[in-house]
Amino acid sequence: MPNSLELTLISCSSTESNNALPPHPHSPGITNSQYEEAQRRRSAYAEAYADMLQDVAKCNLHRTQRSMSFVQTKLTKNGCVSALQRPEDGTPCWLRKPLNSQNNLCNGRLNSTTPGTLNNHVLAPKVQNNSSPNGQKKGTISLSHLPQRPPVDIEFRDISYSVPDGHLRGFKTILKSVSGKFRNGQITAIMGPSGAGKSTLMNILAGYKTSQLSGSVLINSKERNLRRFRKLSCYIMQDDVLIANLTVREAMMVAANLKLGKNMISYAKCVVVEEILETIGLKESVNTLTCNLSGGQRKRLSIALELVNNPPVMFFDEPTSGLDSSTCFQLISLLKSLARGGRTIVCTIHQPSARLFEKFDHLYLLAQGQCVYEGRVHGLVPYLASLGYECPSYHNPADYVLEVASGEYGEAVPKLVEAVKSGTCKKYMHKDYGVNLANAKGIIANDIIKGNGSGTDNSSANTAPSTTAAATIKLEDEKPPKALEAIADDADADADELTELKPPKLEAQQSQNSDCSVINMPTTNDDSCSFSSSKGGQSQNAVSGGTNPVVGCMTSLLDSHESVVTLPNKTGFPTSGWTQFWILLKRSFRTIMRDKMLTHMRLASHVIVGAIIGMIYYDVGNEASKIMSNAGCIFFVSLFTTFTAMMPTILTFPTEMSVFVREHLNYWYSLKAFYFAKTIADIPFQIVFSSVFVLVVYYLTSQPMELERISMFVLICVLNSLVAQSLGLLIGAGMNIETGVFLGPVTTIPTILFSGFFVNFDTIPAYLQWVTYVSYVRYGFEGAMVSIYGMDRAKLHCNEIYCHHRVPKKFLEWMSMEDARFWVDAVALLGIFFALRIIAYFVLRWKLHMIR
Ligand SMILES: Nc1ncnc2c1ncn2[C@@H]1O[C@H](COP(=O)(O)OP(=O)(O)OP(=O)(O)O)[C@@H](O)[C@H]1O
Repeated sequence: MPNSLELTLISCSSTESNNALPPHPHSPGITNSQYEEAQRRRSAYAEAYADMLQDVAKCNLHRTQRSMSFVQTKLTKNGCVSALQRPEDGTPCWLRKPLNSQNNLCNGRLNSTTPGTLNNHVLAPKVQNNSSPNGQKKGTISLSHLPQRPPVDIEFRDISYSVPDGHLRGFKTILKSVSGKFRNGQITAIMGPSGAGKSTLMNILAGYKTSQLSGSVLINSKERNLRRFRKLSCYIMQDDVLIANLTVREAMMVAANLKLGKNMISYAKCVVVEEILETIGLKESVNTLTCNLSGGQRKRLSIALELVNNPPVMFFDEPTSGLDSSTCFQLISLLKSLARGGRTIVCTIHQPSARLFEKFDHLYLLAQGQCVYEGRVHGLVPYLASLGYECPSYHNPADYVLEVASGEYGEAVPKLVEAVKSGTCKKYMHKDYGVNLANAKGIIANDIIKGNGSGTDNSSANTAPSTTAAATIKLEDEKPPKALEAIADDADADADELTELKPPKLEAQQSQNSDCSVINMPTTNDDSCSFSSSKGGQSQNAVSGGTNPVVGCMTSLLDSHESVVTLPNKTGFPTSGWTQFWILLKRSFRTIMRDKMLTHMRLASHVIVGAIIGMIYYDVGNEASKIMSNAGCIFFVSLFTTFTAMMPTILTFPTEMSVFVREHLNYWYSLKAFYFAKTIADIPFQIVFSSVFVLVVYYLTSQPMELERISMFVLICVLNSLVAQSLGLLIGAGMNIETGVFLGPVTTIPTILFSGFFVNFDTIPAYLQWVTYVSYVRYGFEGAMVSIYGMDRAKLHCNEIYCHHRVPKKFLEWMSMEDARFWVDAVALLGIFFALRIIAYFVLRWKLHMIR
């Protein structure tokens, strides 16, 4: 145990939120019951503290963290929370020890630590409530271990976007001076007919499109700094490609390791991951490979991966596409819960059902690149009615408005655009604007809206923005699979509840006398975290009979010290380049090892094809009468290593690219780290496969059993395969699979033709001979021939009456390879290898640039 640990007991009280010690039993004015209570607390405190110290000694705290000083410890009924201070710079780190050891998370280890800081992110403790009013066990799960991030409002003004219009040499304007505001705590739908510009607008707001753009985007009323903003936001694309051969937990841990940085100990990351998976309903699938997840689960995992660093802004492109209605509803309910946590959730959505539609708080409607409505979802029908477009009863307003915007009821767009410009829809933007009000005035003609608890949304939607309060996600019997159903079922109730809630004032307070960031723990019934989440304003403490004072500390996105405008401006990925490289390398190794198609089948095919070639050319290696067959065998070896290295890369890299683009644009890691990891992870496998193949052939065909020749032959074939793999990488980086599959063989065939096997170098016309110098197959084949027949090899055995090519040197002359030098061929292949890898890197960079 480190000697440097000092403990300052600042607070042990579970009933006081200040930092006082519990009353001493012999203090004047202390009653017996107070005395007993104090004793109880003291022993609980001592126990918790002893356990915690053990944790420090035992658990996987890093060396630096072991040498930190305890500066503050607080005992709550949830557990003991201690602030540690790094000796070097005094920055804070939290350690949490729950009193309740049932709180086992992460492979059965005690949830004993709470992470430290990440860019001043402080993790709030997780709090749970296990009882419901009727005494049923009901878990309350909130995303409270996530790093704190600041809430963000996005405002855009006069955004216009044009693209070059194909061959017409003109420009096509996709967005025409659109303005709007998406607030934190709300879930916003961007809707409109196909081609209206929804994805374009979202790409611009997410910072994915930055060129040919005019207008401004403001973040919390300040001009957007794109780099800072990208660190605060994530974009979850429609076709979310996940790495196939990782389990859900592994994928999450990679995300946590990359996004939470080294300031957080691995155990704390584990806690964060477990909490998110539990909350998002993937707890039962933690060990499932991502390729085996259902569509809805994949979507949830995509969200979970991005939630790890708690981005205050989340963009979703068509999150419901490809999902059944029930899963859509659960998903949107989940997004709504996330919005209630203070996040700004923006989704493009095509044609939601009425039930789904009314889950959104805010609607931004586009048609022909112009805004035709912005305001509350419940304001849409009265807004349309006020312009003479009465939504028929029993008609889905979402369908109706798309019909209107598509011109099915006449030329409506100019009228709607005019109405927006003249401020007609401003009144529907007001947070208090809702269907109850509208119904009362008899404005809404739509029965779907009237019927279904629509007043709830009205109320809830803007509770969060001001408070950054999160709707607690309730899980019946704490069964994760029920999570989303519970969310869905509770969503309306939550909304109701939130109307009656006083905003919790959860503040991350800066301790005045230390650098430790301290969160006001929910230690008492009247603590700021302990607010009602039940109907009628009853506190959960009250309804649970006071036995469990812990209430869902519902905020998952707290005001943090991190300011949107003061975030560091440097490229600043959460982890260093080396860490990124290392994590990605391990991930690549793991996925390659598990890939049945890429690894197992490839290895098997190398062995089997090697054996077949060995059988066909059996024992020809030292036979002069079969010297041409042997040359054919050597040529085929070069060819096989070329194609088996190139084609799998062409086929798989575009998929990896999709994952890379998503993760890179969401600020997980740099292109360099990805590219180096990818390059290095592939090489050992390629070397092993090619070597196995070559050795099998070499042995069966009775090539000279000299170590030098064997090594040279294997080396040149391996280099040849690495070059082919690099070419595959280049093609895969630049093209889609279809084009790559065509282009790969097409670019290789000329190099085969100029390899010197089919046409002697001397026979090739002078003006084409230069091509042989860029033919990597030539270097591979020539080097292999030299390693077999060069270096003054002795005469070959001849089984026939006459063998024309008994002298290997003469044979090389006959093949126009008399001047060939093995090391020249090897160095040439190495040079081409590096050149192709460098070019592929720049192609990737260019592709990334083009995406924006
Ligand atoms: N790079 C481009 N070059 C030419 N036209 C483009 C380009 N990008 C987008 N467009 C055009 O801009 C319009 C809006 O595209 P966008 O993808 O934003 O529409 P959308 O509303 O998301 O459509 P959908 O709902 O069908 O996905 C479309 O007509 C599209 O063809």
